Amino acid sequence: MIKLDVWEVSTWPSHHPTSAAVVFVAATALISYLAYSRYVQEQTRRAFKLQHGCQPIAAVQRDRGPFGLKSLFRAIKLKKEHKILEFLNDRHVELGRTYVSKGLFKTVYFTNDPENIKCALATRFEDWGVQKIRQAVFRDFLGSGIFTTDGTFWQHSRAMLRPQFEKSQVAAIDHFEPYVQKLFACIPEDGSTVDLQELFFKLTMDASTEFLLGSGTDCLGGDKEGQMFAETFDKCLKAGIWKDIFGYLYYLIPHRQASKAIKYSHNAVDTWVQQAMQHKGASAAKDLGERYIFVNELAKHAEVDATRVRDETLNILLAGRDTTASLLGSLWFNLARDPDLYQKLRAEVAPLNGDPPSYEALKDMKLVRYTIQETLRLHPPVPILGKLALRDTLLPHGGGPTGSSPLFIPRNSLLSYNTYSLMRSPALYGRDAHVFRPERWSKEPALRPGWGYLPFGGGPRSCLGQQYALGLAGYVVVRLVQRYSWVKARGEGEWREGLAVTCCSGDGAWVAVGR
Ligand code: HEM
Repeated sequence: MIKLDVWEVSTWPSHHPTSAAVVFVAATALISYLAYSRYVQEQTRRAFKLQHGCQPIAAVQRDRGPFGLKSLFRAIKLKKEHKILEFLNDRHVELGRTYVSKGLFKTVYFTNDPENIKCALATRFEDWGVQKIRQAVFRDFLGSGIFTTDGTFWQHSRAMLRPQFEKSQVAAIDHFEPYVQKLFACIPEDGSTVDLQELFFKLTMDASTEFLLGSGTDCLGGDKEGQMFAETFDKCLKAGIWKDIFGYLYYLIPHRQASKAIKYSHNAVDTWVQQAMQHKGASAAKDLGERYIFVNELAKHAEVDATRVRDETLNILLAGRDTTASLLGSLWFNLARDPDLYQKLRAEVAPLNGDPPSYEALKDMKLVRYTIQETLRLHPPVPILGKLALRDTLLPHGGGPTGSSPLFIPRNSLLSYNTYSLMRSPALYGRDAHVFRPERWSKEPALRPGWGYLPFGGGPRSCLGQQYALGLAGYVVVRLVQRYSWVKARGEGEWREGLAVTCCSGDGAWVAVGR
């Protein structure tokens, strides 16, 4: 009688000759499957390249050295010297508008070509995402919100947040007057030196938290809790930058301070969010004739929970606070070095007789507009952004010996588009592209750079807060120019970058003013 050894069959020990055969067959099947998939992928890619006339990229920049460490050390050195943007711009001059850098772990395509940027931001928008890149850096702090997601989640955020930026909200620029009054109180009028940029960062924190949460911080008034919130917010962003630089190595270095900062920021915002959640299901503020508060309006959406309200609020705070302060800081850095421009601006605001401008009056002030436009061109607060190819795709330029043929981009490649370099292009702005000259916007025929001017991005993901930011910046400029009859730069040297999540003047905006 055959005796079946149940134990032996069910556990199937590895020395059993049949198991080796099974492993062999499985491995062969897997390898064949992978080889076949690879073959199919290659054939599909070849057909795609042929169909679109893609050519190989001419300049291939390889990152030599183990594990990309050379790049890491170079980035740290350039950061210390405030020269990352200059370095990247020089590399475009040397290697062309689009080049590729192949590291051990990632392939990055760098571009400052307007057509390529337009393709990634608009024409082939669906082929590119940001979620994987931004969540790798900011997930702990920002969670899932408009800035850190793609696809349907992002579409929902965008649809939900868009009404918060409609004209009726952004045209109410008289809301900015109390901040300007506090700003005046912080600026010495006896000719002593002050860093206006530092004050702008306080002002935008106060204005943003008021807009988002209803009761804002009072950093300009010296409120300790508000300042603590602002400092902690900066720490959370810095942690993100270290994560970006070090990648997975970040988790090997102690980061307890960063975790504490994130917890503190979350708790602080949650206090407002809990109050806001009581508004769930209520009608919009404008229908109720109530004062508009961002966090309350968000909480009214039935499908949104407290974490989502907090995440979206922090996403907007990140997008809106530093960017506008950086614009103002760089603007006053340049303005303090151009007394002629300052007097022309004084002449433009003179008809207001010292009164605050209305939204319409602000729109008509051409030189104020050109000065802001020129600052955003030369010193964009968001100078570089990254996108990830979600599928095999192409860029219209970058292939072939002259870089004018289409370029195939494999799935999972990174694209780093550099608007700092784009907006300094002599081909678009002339030989003095590197010079701060607001008048360039007034010449006839008018300068129309299209996709060559992108301080607020472009396509479906362009800046939601553009009109709010321009209103606030314009208002602050007009009020300061009205008040002070002169401004003088304090400190030597050219503008240098202060590059973090956004880019401000690395040396602040040290000035003296008088009435
Ligand atoms: C001078 C000031 C500002 C500049 C230069 C600026 C620039 C930008 C840029 C370049 C983007 C596009 C990012 C991308 O392509 O993914 C962006 C997105 C965004 N900005 Fe701004 N921004 C400014 C102010 C503001 C303000 C004040 C707010 C809100 C209060 C704001 C809210 C947003 C939001 C929500 C997004 C994300 C849009 C999306 O992903 O759909 N921004 N901003």
